Amino acid sequence: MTPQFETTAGVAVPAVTAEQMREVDRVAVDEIGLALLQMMEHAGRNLAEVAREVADGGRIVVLAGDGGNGGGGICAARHLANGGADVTLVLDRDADELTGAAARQRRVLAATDATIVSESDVGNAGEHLRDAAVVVDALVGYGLSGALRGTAATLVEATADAAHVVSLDVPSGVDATTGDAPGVAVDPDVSLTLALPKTGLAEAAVGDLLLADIGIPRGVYDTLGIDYTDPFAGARRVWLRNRT
Ligand SMILES: NC(=O)C1=CN([C@@H]2O[C@H](COP(=O)(O)OP(=O)(O)OC[C@H]3O[C@@H](n4cnc5c(N)ncnc54)[C@H](O)[C@@H]3O)[C@@H](O)[C@H]2O)[C@H](O)CC1
Ligand SMILES: [K+]
Repeated sequence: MTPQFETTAGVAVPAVTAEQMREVDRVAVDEIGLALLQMMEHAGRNLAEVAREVADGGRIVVLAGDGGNGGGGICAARHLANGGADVTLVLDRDADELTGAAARQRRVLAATDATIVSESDVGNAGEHLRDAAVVVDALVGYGLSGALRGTAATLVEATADAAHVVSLDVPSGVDATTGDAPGVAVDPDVSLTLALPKTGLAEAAVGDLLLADIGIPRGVYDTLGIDYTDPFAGARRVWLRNRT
């Protein structure tokens, strides 16, 4: 049976597989006209607010990859820097290798005071994370393919010693659909998942689970036959718990 979550107010929230979530994104963009950057801005803003609360004035390190997950993390770094936080972005590749929305977010971030560390300057990953009050994990989301490799894997290993970790959408290294980790994976204090919880979040170690509103209108869910009741009631994010 498909796992279900519920909000603390008792509103049922269906979980979706990575494939279903990709369809939600596709319908939102191709059929409804919502831009990826619009959704990402809400993801990044929500993530920045959560990181800021957890960091309580301390240093924040954002780990980011090249996909939609990384783009949300880089966007969060901008909101954090705009708000005066001491924030360092650590990329799992060189900045000039970023593409699409992640590259765009990185370009905008360059206009803030945030420190940006590229893959070739990472060196000892643990050094960057050592004094962090919170590490934001935005390396890989539902786009995980096989066991984590390369610098992403090294950075994930370094999060084991972090004071607090907040994961965006899905802990990096965890399969969003099954909850299995084929290799190393982040073990976060909090996971902030986007729009709808992913089925794997009911199985994996995800910490406390938050659901963020990224502005998807219900017509997208209706188009796909997803039984959806608005869980937010005007809030930007809500806590979820397992229902089944
Ligand atoms: N409606 C929504 O939920 C929205 C979600 N967003 C975020 O976008 C990601 C999904 O984005 P996508 O680009 O499809 O994939 P990812 O970013 O998760 O991953 C691609 C990224 O990861 C690297 N990678 C994949 N597997 C591995 C591996 N085994 N080892 C190392 N690296 C790996 C790959 O190279 C790419 O760089 C979703 O989770 C949300 O966070 C949107 O931002 C808004 C709408
Ligand atoms: K992640």
